[in-house]
Amino acid sequence: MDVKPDVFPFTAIVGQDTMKKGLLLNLVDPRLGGVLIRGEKGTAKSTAVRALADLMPGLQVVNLPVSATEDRVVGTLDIEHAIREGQKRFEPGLLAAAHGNILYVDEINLLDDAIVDALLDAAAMGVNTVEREGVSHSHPARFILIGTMNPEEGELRPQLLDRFALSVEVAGERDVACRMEVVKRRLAFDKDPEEFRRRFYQEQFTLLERILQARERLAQLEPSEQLLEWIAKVGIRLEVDGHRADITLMKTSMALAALNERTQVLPQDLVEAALMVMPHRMRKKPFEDNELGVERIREMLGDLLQEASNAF
Ligand SMILES: Nc1ncnc2c1ncn2[C@@H]1O[C@H](COP(=O)(O)OP(=O)(O)OP(=O)(O)O)[C@@H](O)[C@H]1O
Repeated sequence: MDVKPDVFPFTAIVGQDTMKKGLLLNLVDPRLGGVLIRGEKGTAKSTAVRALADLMPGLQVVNLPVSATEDRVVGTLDIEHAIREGQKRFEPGLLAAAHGNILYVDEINLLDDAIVDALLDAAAMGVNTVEREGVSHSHPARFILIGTMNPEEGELRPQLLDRFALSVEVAGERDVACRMEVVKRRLAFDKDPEEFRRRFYQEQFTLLERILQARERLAQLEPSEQLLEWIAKVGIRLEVDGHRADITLMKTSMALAALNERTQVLPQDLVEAALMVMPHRMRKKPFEDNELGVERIREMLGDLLQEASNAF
């Protein structure tokens, strides 16, 4: 493992299991489609993203700040140079730097619409294309997109929400012992990061191994007809628009099974996947927040789950 003494270890993050699971699934399947983390300040969102990159040797986090201009993000074509010299000159932007890495967008809901469009297009196609006055340049831009937002500061447009494979909610711990542990661990880390990292070395190593094995297992997983049928029923039952949700539900369920050291998807994987894939894609009832959405999904999937348990 690379030595990055200033990074808080992933396995030292207290609780926040859904966020951690959503992030790990994107390491198991880097083509899954990213994760949107919604929630309040100071709940280890940025700590977890940096820690995720630290888990995987060679993986970097590229930060896209809210203040970034479109040129900075997509890169620039020097058109004057093209006219003068008859040659393209491209100055790569953040999307180029993000290729093969994690692109982290804090407060994605506050980002300029044009930039969000550009980065979601690149995320979907794995290519960034810049065009200026008839000259164009493309380069590969495959990255794991991780966005964070505080819903109190404004929502993302539904068509942009749908582009994120997963969405997870984070909130501060409500348990006294957990809150104490958060403080204890942070103080210990700040006091002696290297010693703190040594304490978690074995757990980190075990988790990395688990992810690498899950990647191998995932490559052998085939969606069964039964699974496809069940997923189609979930999509209809939850009234999601289009088919992106079904496809993502399938991929997420398979990544979950692989992460859980299985080569077969079980109904419980489907339900767990649905709770991350569906909440941001369902039409909300008035005044309904995401947490209620998750409860509604559980309820709505109850008998389907029963049916699936009998069938599998
Ligand atoms: N569950 C947790 N486990 C360990 N440390 C935590 C946890 N929650 C918060 N912290 C600590 O709280 C501090 C704030 O975390 P972080 O900066 O990651 O928050 P954030 O969610 O990214 O917030 P913001 O939206 O303000 O950037 C860090 O020092 C982090 O280590």
